[in-house]
Amino acid sequence: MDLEKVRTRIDEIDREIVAKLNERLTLAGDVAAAKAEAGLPIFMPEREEQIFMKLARLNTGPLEEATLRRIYGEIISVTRARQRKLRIAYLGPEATYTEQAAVKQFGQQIETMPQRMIPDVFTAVEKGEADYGVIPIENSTGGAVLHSLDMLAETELKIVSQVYLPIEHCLVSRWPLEAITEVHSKDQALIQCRDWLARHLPGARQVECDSTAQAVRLSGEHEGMAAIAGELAATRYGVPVLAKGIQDRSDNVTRFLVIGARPCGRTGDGGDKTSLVFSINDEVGALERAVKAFSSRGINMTKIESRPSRRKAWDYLFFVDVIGHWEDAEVQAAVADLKDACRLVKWLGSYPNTK
Ligand SMILES: O=C(O)C(=O)C[C@]1(C(=O)O)C=C[C@@H](O)C=C1
Repeated sequence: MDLEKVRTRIDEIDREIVAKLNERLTLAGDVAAAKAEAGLPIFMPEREEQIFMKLARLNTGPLEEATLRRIYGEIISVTRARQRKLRIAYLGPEATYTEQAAVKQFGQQIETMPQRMIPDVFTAVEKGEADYGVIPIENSTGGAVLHSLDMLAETELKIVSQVYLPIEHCLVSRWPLEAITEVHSKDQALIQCRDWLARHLPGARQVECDSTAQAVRLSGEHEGMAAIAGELAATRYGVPVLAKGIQDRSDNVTRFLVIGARPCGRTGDGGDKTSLVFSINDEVGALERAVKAFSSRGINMTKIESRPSRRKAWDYLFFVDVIGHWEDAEVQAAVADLKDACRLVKWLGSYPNTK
């Protein structure tokens, strides 16, 4: 094979790609003007998911779909930023998994705004200081992030997107493993490493804090402190990694939600998910009727989670995810039935059912 001949062909293709990327980016100006006239937001997750679905259909390989999605994620990030750089609040400080989820969703071309606690993320968006917020909502090993659920029940913001991130935890410390007396981290991270901690640090005190990166930042405060966090946080704050992959399950994944002031439109093609919360009347069969409102129409309920309402003792809220968009006729019909069995029904958002 003549190497120079192949490289000449690659150079031709690169010229075409660069020309097309600039042509695509130039259109961002027109899109921005058209959307401003129509009162539409810069970030439209439903349109982005439609693009990714089209690309997947066009893609005949060898490029893998996940790789194509990552490449186009950055192309779209630049296009959005050409309209205006979005301000993204997230559970900080820098180098948390939530920051990594924000970059996975929005690409690099964003203004990141680390917040100390989950409620601060909601507040930053509610006050208009941030365009969107990113929060952890559940983990495949540890279950729901309860603070996020409670905030979703209270806020007027809507869920507009979801992001899944594989989570690999590390034990980080300035002291050797045998000197560790305290392990600090977010409650969820401690739960996800419960068996490892029981085996390797059975005598160490476990201390919950606001985030994994915060735990790393504090881990030098006194002798014997360690933190559980991602390797990125250890690097960012210059703390040595003592052990990697300490999460109890290798398939450990956290789901994050993007919240914003404006609901997301339909992706279509069955590509939407809807989250809602309801409280049931105190009568026999109320919960069964609530679930049947969906199952009787063949609507797939992918999650149900009960949580104290924090309004009255032993009064529960039920958080539900279903496949479909809130504006779908079938979902609307199910919600109408739901309202017969429930005192409260609140739409939390509809968004692309990305994997
Ligand atoms: O089509 C739009 O609404 C655009 O702003 C363009 C674009 C893109 O790069 O394709 C960018 C941001 C949106 O979230 C959706 C798509």
